[in-house]
Amino acid sequence: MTFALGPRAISAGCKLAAFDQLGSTNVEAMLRARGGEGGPIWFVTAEQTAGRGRRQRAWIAPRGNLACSILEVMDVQPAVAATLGFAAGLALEAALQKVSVEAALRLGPQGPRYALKWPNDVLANGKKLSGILLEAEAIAGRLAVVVGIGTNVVAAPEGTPTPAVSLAALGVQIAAEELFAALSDAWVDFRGIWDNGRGFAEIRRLWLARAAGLGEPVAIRTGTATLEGTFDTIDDTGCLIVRSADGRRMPVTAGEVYFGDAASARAT
Ligand SMILES: O=C(O)CCCC[C@@H]1SC[C@@H]2NC(=O)N[C@@H]21
Repeated sequence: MTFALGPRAISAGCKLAAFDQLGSTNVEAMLRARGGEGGPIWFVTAEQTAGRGRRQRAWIAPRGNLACSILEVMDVQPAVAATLGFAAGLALEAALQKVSVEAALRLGPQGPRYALKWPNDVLANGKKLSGILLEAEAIAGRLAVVVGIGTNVVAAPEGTPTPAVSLAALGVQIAAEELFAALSDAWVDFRGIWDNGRGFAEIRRLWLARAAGLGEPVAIRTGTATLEGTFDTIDDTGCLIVRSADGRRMPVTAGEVYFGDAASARAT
């Protein structure tokens, strides 16, 4: 059985390729781009067996969790395309809010609280709920951008660098199909605001309003080095800006982020 989508599960303007089992929706999307697919097209699977995470990690997604990727083919510089990840985080957060209304009313303050973690995670009650992996490749003079989105709907992995959580554990009893339908709607909205990077100022404003750890101590592990300071903001290219104890402004392009007083201990 493939991903069981209802009659109106996908927003107008995007195509859909749904699978029962796939190695990686990101890999499938890029293969199709190399074969001439022009997008936008969603790839979604009921079970992903070789999911890819950031920093060369595996992404574990048992049946019941959401694994999907959107392929967009565009004419922008890779650095601009990288900022699409912030729009993806916003779309996912909006979709999560939509499918959590019942649980939020039932559970009140004990219910799920979502936040965006730089660069591309969604946290729920401080734990990792979703990850986003952006991959881009120049194909026939254009840029094929694949935005892969994974969410722990029914189960979360154990022993991950950042503690993980699932929607089910938070009291949000929904199917991956329902979250995907909300996500594909929200994608159209936030992709529109992003507008090939021209709308990144607005995306940045919306993202900062939902950012985890803003103004708090932060430690960023970049390969072998650890940078420590205060999470100040993100700049107009999407870099995380760390303020050092002596007031220096340090832009970070990549790394693993740890928040709070235990930040430096956990990053070492
Ligand atoms: O490391 C991360 O936080 C990013 C994880 C991204 C996982 C998603 S699941 C759907 C898509 N296909 C993949 O192989 N990876 C992404």
